[in-house]
Amino acid sequence: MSWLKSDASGDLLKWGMDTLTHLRKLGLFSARVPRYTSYPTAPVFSTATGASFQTKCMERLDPSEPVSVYVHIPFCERLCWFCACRTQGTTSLAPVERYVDASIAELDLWRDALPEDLRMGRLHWGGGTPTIMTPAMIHKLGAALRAALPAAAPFEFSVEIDPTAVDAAKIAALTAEGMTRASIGIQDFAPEVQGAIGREQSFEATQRCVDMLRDAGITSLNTDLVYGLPHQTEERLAETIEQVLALNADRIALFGYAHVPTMAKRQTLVDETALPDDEARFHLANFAALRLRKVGFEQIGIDHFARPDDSLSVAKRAKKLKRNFQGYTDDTCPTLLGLGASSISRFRQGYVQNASATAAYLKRIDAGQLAGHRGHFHTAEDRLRGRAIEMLMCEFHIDLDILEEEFGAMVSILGPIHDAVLRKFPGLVSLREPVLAIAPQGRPLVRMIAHCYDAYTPYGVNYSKAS
Ligand SMILES: C=Cc1c2[nH]c(c1C)Cc1[nH]c(c(CCC(=O)O)c1C)Cc1[nH]c(c(C)c1CCC(=O)O)Cc1[nH]c(c(C)c1C=C)C2
Ligand SMILES: C[C@H]1O[C@@H](n2cnc3c(N)ncnc32)[C@H](O)[C@@H]1O
Ligand code: MET
Ligand code: SF4
Repeated sequence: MSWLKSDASGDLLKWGMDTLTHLRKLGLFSARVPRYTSYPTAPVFSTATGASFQTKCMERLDPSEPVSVYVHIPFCERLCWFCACRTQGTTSLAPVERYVDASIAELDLWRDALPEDLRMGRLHWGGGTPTIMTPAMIHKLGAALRAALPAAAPFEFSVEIDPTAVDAAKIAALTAEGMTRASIGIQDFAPEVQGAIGREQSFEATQRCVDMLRDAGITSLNTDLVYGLPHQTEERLAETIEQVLALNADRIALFGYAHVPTMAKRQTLVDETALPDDEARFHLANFAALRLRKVGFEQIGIDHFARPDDSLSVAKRAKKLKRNFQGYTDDTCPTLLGLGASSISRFRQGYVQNASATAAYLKRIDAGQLAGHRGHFHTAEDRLRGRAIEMLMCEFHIDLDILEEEFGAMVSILGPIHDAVLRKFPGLVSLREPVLAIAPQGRPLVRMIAHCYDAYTPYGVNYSKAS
């Protein structure tokens, strides 16, 4: 297997065709497996674990440990065809106003269950498009959050921003509410690609948005890009990357396009014949990674890049990188409270997801009930498997010593899985006690390898392709 030695640094661009052939044989281009933003993944959640479990978990929180809060705003002014996020288009602000009021009512329901004096260490507003809110709505929601959960020190507040749906007044409102980090959607700047995903966005408008955010004192700025979009070519992605570099972001997320039209109906608008094929997609990802590393970004996990001084890189070097529903994070807080439709809360005891459809969510809140609708109670084995999967997704290895410190003798139940993984991916995974490691050439397989540790998820059409 000479190709294994072809490039120990993991510069995939230099890989030979035999490597690709090998990865293909192992199933890289056919497997459909989760992206493991949680374990178990949301499709496994059950309605047997809902609001009463949520109440118990909330009541048992330790008030001396600050929590993280995620607020979901499921509205957009435009609906991009490629998007798999839970959101709906609206031309009127009335449903947004109604939703913000419901979220504030949900906070009141939280207060009945949460211990007094609980503080918030992190706040993230995502969506959808949080910047669809007017400054008045931003202040109303911000004030309600602060009243329910005063900010701890340190406090980070990040917001997902659509550069075409924001203005100076909205940024000023967010800054006044304490925003410290921002993430802006770009995806691709090429007009051909933008046309094919129903998302028009000029470089100039994006630059203006970045300038406003920097002027407002934002020091941690993320941009989202996607590879594998229709009509995307290496030349077009190269141009997009140079434009993104000119924006001087601290982080760049480069997600693989997840084409799941059976789940995300709006993706039926995407012309499948224009999608890059498996190999083209693979090369797009590797080409982009190579360029970003060359200009000094550190590669974080499967789809993030960060400047070496950014907190995500710092967390990676300190082996404190974590994975949550937004992707990679430096947030080490064990508790995440999810506010709004479809939001997921993570407790030590397990996960709870709020009612997904906005109408169902509003109905629950109007009836004065917590919105928890489905979830999963964590067994000790779930926690162990989840930690192993998180280590793989964050570090491309499993440190068995660390697992043993946390879980004791139970770690031995993973033994047969390690053996199976070593057999299934020969030469690409090694076990030198105490570390099971994926070789640089095997990294594209990480979701498939993680799947071996997953006791719940069958291969299925509802997941995106492993590559
Ligand atoms: C901002 C939009 C969101 C993205 N992900 C989520 C939101 C709110 C949250 C989310 N994504 C998935 C789940 C299920 C649980 C899990 O798999 O861990 C949740 C709660 C999974 C998922 N995400 C995408 C797809 C196609 C799926 C289904 C299963 C899978 O393929 O793993 C697409 C997708 N959504 C987002 C990204 C970045 C992305 C693809 C890269 C954003
Ligand atoms: C929140 C971020 O999620 C990414 N995103 C949204 N939908 C998809 C998808 N189907 N595939 C990959 N990434 C996606 C976009 O980059 C967006 O900005
Ligand atoms: N909705 C925003 C945008 O597309 C934020 C990223 S997608 C949730 O720009
Ligand atoms: S990419 Fe952002 S703006 Fe576009 S539909 Fe998705 S959430 Fe809305």
